[in-house]
Parts: sequence; C-alpha cells; structure tokens
Amino acid sequence: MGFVVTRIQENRWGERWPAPAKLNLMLRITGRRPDGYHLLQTVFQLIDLCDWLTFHPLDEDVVELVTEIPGVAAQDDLTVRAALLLKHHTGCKFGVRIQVDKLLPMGGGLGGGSSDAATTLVVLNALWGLNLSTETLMCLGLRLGADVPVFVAGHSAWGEGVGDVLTPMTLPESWFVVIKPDCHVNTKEIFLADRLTRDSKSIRMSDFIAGDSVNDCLTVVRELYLPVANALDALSGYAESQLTGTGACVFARFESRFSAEKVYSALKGDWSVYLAKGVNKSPLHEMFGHGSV
Ligand SMILES: C[C@@](CO)(OP(=O)(O)O)[C@H](O)COP(=O)(O)OP(=O)(O)OC[C@H]1O[C@@H](n2ccc(N)nc2=O)[C@H](O)[C@@H]1O
Ligand SMILES: Nc1ncnc2c1ncn2[C@@H]1O[C@H](COP(=O)(O)OP(=O)(O)O)[C@@H](O)[C@H]1O
Repeated sequence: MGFVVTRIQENRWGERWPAPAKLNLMLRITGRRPDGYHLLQTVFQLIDLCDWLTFHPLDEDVVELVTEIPGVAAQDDLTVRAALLLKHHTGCKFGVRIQVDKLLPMGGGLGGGSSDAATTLVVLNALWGLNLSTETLMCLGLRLGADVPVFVAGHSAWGEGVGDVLTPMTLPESWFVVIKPDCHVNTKEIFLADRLTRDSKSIRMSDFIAGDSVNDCLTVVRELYLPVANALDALSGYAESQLTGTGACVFARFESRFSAEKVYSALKGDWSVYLAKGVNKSPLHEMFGHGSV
C-alpha cells in the first residue's frame, strides 16, 4: 500500500487546516548513527487531537506569524521554518501570514510542532501551486525534525531509520486517554542519557501486533521526570500505561469510547487529561482530494 498524494483543486486560502498529534505505540532504539541520531523502530498512531492552522496570502515576499508561542521566537517556529524552506527550495517569491491555534502541549511527545510544520508544507505546496511530490515534502520535512515525514505522509505508520522510513499501517481505531504531566521533556536530553537502551533487537510488525509495545525511553524518562512517573502510576490504576516518544505525555488504549470516557472522567479532576480517537488517515489529508502514489 502506498501513501496518499494530496492535491487541492480550488483556492482554499483562509480555511482552518488541522495538524494532528501522534502517539508512539511502541518505540525501540536499535542503534546510533555516526552523527549521533538514534535508529528507531516505532509505531506512529495518528489521533484526532489537533492544532489548527490558517494561511492568508501576502503580496510581499515575507513569512509572517501572527500567533507567536511564548518562548519560541517567530523565526524558530516550525511553521515559519517550513514556509521559508519551501520558498528557498523552489525560489518562489510568494508571501504568507500564518496563524496557529495551538491546542497540543509543547514538548509533550505528541509531535505538535512537527505536525504544524507538516501541515504548513502540505498546504502551502498546494496553495502556492508548487506541485512538489509527497516524497519531496517528506525529505524537506526531515530537515526540520525526525517526526515531520509521518505527518506529511498522513497515515498511521510503522517507522524505521530515524522515524522517516515509513510503512503505512491500518491500526484498530481505538480510543486513548492521554495525560499531560506538568513538565516538558527535552528530547535531546533523553537521547544523550548514558543509561538509555540503544541496542534493542529489531522486531517485526507481527511482533508488535502480538503485543510487543516496549518504549526504550521509559526508564530514563521515569528517573529524570517525577511528574511523568506519577502520571504513569495514576493511569496504570485503570489500564496499561505507556509513554509516547520521549514524553512527557503518557497514555492508555481502550477499545471503546465508553471505557475510555470512564477513565477520562475519573482522572480529569486531578490531571490535565485528553480523550482522543486513533485515526489511520490524517484529518489533514481527509480535507484533500486524493489518489494513490
Ligand atoms: C522520539 C520521537 C519519536 O516519535 O518523538 P518525540 O518524543 O520527540 O515527539 C522522535 O523521533 C523525535 O523527533 P523530533 O521531536 O522531531 O526530534 P528532532 O527535533 O529531530 O531531534 C531532537 C534531538 O533529539 C535527538 N534525536 C532525535 C531523534 C532521533 N531518532 N535520534 C536522536 O538522537 C537529536 O539529538 C536531536 O537533536
Ligand atoms: N509551532 C510549534 N509548535 C510547538 N513547538 C514548536 C513550534 N515551533 C517550534 N517549536 C519547538 O519544538 C519543540 C518540540 O515541540 P513538539 O513537537 O510540540 O514536542 P515533541 O517533539 O515532544 O512532540 C518545542 O519545545 C518548541 O521549542
């Protein structure tokens, strides 16, 4: 099965476009590249929690951000960097004003920044009529972050390499309760930790389907971040609790909305908690017409 190619036929400036979050249902670290990046095996589950982006055309050759995130300068924002990367790659002189309604927690392991970047690449490619292929957008996205390509591809996936070698997966459409502990985990810090497991044996997709859902970052993150350890313990009172990526968010999977809602309701007085549905196709790509690669 191939990923889906995205096209916009009509002028859709000013619409709100979703940038969905992901959960890593499994994350094994199988090695390290000479440049220090880690080789992974992971399962990216897209979920229906989203940031929302709006793009307005500008006559001048500039990229503006109207919604700066506290602590992130406009020129460092992944949406601005994605728009500038498209301009540099193609030499186009278009301008854009970007608005981000930020609902996903930063540094939460939900991939919000990466997804914002991917939505910017996919939507501006279409609105500016650049006609770059999905593969080209995925390569450009990888320069912004290891998690960007899966959001450009727009489908839940099995990921290898640094998370950029992707095979689409059709996962059961489960429900998830996600807790956001009161801390941000620095991804780089976790990948630099001496005690991190870096030599996990590679597994096959069938091993994951049979129940192998290890996250090799869990032990280190638990040790370094007490709020994450507390959230894992709170959730494990109801179901098997897991860490997404390098955290900070933790989650549990449920087969029905009803059982997820019961746990969500029980936790929401004490925790910052989300109820989410797993989706196979990205809500961003649902908004486009599509054909097979
Ligand atoms: C671990 C994962 C799993 O989905 O998710 P998060 O918890 O961050 O969401 C990702 O691979 C993270 O991707 P992303 O958040 O885009 O990370 P990047 O900005 O590319 O990398 C941040 C830093 O982490 C380290 N890094 C990242 C990815 C990787 N495979 N090996 C690494 O060693 C590098 O030191 C890098 O400088
Ligand atoms: N639009 C953006 N949204 C979120 N984070 C951003 C954005 N632009 C830049 N960043 C930076 O990227 C970092 C990682 O963000 P995010 O993708 O949300 O977390 P994670 O990689 O843990 O899932 C943030 O801590 C922030 O410094």
